[in-house]
Amino acid sequence: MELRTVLVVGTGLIGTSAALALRKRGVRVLLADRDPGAVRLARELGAGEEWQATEPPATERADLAIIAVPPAYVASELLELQRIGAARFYTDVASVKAEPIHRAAQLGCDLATYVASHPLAGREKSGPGAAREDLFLGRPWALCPTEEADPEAKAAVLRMIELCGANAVEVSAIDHDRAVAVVSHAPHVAASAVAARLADATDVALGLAGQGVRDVTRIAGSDPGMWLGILSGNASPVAEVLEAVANDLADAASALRSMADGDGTATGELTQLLKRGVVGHDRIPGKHGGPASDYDVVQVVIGDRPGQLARLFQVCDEVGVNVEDVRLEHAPGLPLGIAELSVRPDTATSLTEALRERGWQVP
Ligand SMILES: NC(=O)c1ccc[n+]([C@@H]2O[C@H](COP(=O)([O-])OP(=O)(O)OC[C@H]3O[C@@H](n4cnc5c(N)ncnc54)[C@H](O)[C@@H]3O)[C@@H](O)[C@H]2O)c1
Ligand SMILES: O=C(O)C(=O)C[C@]1(C(=O)O)C=C[C@@H](O)C=C1
Repeated sequence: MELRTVLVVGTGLIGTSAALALRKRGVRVLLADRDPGAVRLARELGAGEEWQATEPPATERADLAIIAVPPAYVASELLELQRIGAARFYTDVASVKAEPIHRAAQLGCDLATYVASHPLAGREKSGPGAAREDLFLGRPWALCPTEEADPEAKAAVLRMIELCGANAVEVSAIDHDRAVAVVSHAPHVAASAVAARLADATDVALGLAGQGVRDVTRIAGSDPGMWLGILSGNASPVAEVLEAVANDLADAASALRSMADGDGTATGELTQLLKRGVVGHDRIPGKHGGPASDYDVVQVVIGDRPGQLARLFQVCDEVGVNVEDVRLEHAPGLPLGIAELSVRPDTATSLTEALRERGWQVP
């Protein structure tokens, strides 16, 4: 199925990332958002051109419309887009699936042209400025066709997923919601609970923050409004997982209390939890980490002095290495930090050598 023109409604993180990926594959992309600033920024980033909405019949019909707005607005947007005939087929990217589909049916949307979907890729940042063309590379992208869905609509969504470089996973909406409660939604709340302990942590504690706490809490930095919408749209499955997590945590705390009181036998229960954690962790398929899995990461020690990063980038420039992403690990109060430069694998060795020759510490 050929996708020549795609309309993206909601040019935030996910909509703009999809738009950038599709543009790279030669698809014409039209952009719409209720916030004119979000469309402008997406356009300036090269994600496409502004959509000129018209009254029905729409003068130009896209092959596919991607609805990339918060879950609660998906069904009403779908209804309005179908009313004006904005596209031949429609999908959305909301993090919950059963409720938007149910609401779309209630509103009388045409379910034949609509196949709901959800990319399992994202960031803790919102808006078009956080978008990345490679966000979906190698990531799972769920699609949940209903019985009413036209096979052509499914083919259009499969093609979009392929063009974005993701791996399609077909699953029912109910199974999807139960699954993401375990692998995405409950972990998010758990991360928030851990991060909330830092709100009144002492400066000494924060000064000692290493990579562990950063890894466990990264997603807790996400937009609370968006996450309230996601969690409330999948409330029962998430509550069930959190109850199990809460039981494990309560048991761990009680074992530690017993150990503190000198009960040597209490270690067994805690060991069991830690071992179950290893088993669960090892079952996650593929590599962990951000979307830069196609890049090599060159770590460079940098001093806490003005101009260090500029000098580092100067070297990259001199040796003609494009930095695809940069991440700074810097504990407050310490004189050194680590810059992690994501670069194409075929350039990592030459960059490492060039940096070492110029006196940079590359561990
Ligand atoms: N953030 C993630 O990691 C992630 C990952 C996968 C899927 N999702 C899903 O993608 C969707 C978008 O999330 P995001 O992270 O891109 O959010 P975002 O806040 O970056 O972008 C949402 C955009 O939708 C716009 N919008 C809101 N209501 C609208 C409406 N009625 N019509 C038109 N535009 C409207 C907002 O102005 C904003 O620009 C959500 O449904 C979310 O559940 C998010
Ligand atoms: O990595 C992140 O920052 C995410 O927010 C990603 C994540 C996830 O839990 O995997 C979060 C919610 C989305 O619905 C899909 C992906």
